[in-house]
Amino acid sequence: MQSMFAAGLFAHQVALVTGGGSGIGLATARELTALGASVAICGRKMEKIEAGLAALAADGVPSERLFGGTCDIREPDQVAAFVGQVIERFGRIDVLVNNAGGQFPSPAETLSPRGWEAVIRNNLNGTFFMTREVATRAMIPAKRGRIVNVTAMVVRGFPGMSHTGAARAGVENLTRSLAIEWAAHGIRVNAVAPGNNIRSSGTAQYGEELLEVTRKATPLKRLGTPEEVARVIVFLSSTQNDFVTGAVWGIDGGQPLWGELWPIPEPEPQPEAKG
Ligand SMILES: CCC/C=C/C(=O)SCCNC(=O)CCNC(=O)[C@H](O)C(C)(C)COP(=O)([O-])OP(=O)([O-])OC[C@H]1O[C@@H](n2cnc3c(N)ncnc32)[C@H](O)[C@@H]1OP(=O)([O-])[O-]
Ligand SMILES: NC(=O)C1=CN([C@@H]2O[C@H](COP(=O)(O)OP(=O)(O)OC[C@H]3O[C@@H](n4cnc5c(N)ncnc54)[C@H](OP(=O)(O)O)[C@@H]3O)[C@@H](O)[C@H]2O)C=CC1
Repeated sequence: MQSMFAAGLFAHQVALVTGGGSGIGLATARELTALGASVAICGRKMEKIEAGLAALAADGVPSERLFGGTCDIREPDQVAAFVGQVIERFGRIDVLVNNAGGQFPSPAETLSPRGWEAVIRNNLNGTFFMTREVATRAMIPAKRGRIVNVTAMVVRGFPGMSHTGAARAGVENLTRSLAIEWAAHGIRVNAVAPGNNIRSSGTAQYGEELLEVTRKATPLKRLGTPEEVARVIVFLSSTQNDFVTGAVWGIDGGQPLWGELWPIPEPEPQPEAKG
């Protein structure tokens, strides 16, 4: 696989990629391992992790540089156990990519309290639990680390998926807070915000029709790929970019600058103000 990064850029470094068994997470794990990193991946389903590890092995990554296991990032005990296993296996964690996440479409007025909580827990709480665990156990003691949070393009809100819009905006603010709090520990914290126009295992569940809506809403008039998102994540994971922290990098083909992003009913005209 050809890379835009220098060979061996991540040699002797260890990266933990959540949701690394599929889509953007797997593309990130492939780029990092190709550049010499040892990589640990986790997710809720072991079969997805096994498929991810098999893809990395097929790339030629030796088994001593690979680790994978189940971990639901919403559960602090599972997060603590998995991070412990990674440290035991590799002895350090230099890079954390908080890529795991997701949601489902729902109008806000019919969203159940449990449905709201499920998405907040999956994206905001899970990211915080994993980040603090890795920082306190590996990065703060070592006085070095780079954290990249994968959010979503939410600068225009996320009508039709308000739960994920709120959670991702929370992660973006968390990114800025921790970039400041942990600057003294040598830790850089950034976020990557993909538009809703990346063709991946994740967006496949939304169907071709919706992907075509989002493609048309993209000035570049095409969908992005997991590999294109991965390259931005890897760019922010490298020590070569150690003056970048607290940033949110969009990768969206210019989509936020374009018209309708999500099909919702046209709002009713409102009466004009009297005075
Ligand atoms: C194009 C867009 C751009 C974005 C792209 C991407 O992100 S790509 C990446 C895409 N990848 C992903 O999104 C993958 C990750 N996403 C997921 O695993 C799920 O979306 C999850 C986050 C809800 C966790 O699910 P879980 O089963 O562990 O959930 P739980 O047991 O913790 O809570 C259950 C509560 O949630 C509710 N509820 C759940 N599903 C639906 C639904 N379809 N419909 C309605 N409601 C739903 C359900 O009502 C229940 O509440 P109730 O009925 O008891 O009041
Ligand atoms: N593709 C796109 O256009 C966009 C994607 N994103 C975000 O990018 C990230 C990657 O998405 P993408 O690769 O497209 O989709 P995928 O659905 O393939 O990736 C999501 C990954 O996260 C894992 N995951 C989900 N919830 C949890 C959890 N609670 N604990 C541990 N692992 C979990 C899943 O594995 P498992 O099911 O085994 O748990 C899966 O491997 C997600 O956060 C997504 O929301 C944001 C905007 C747009």
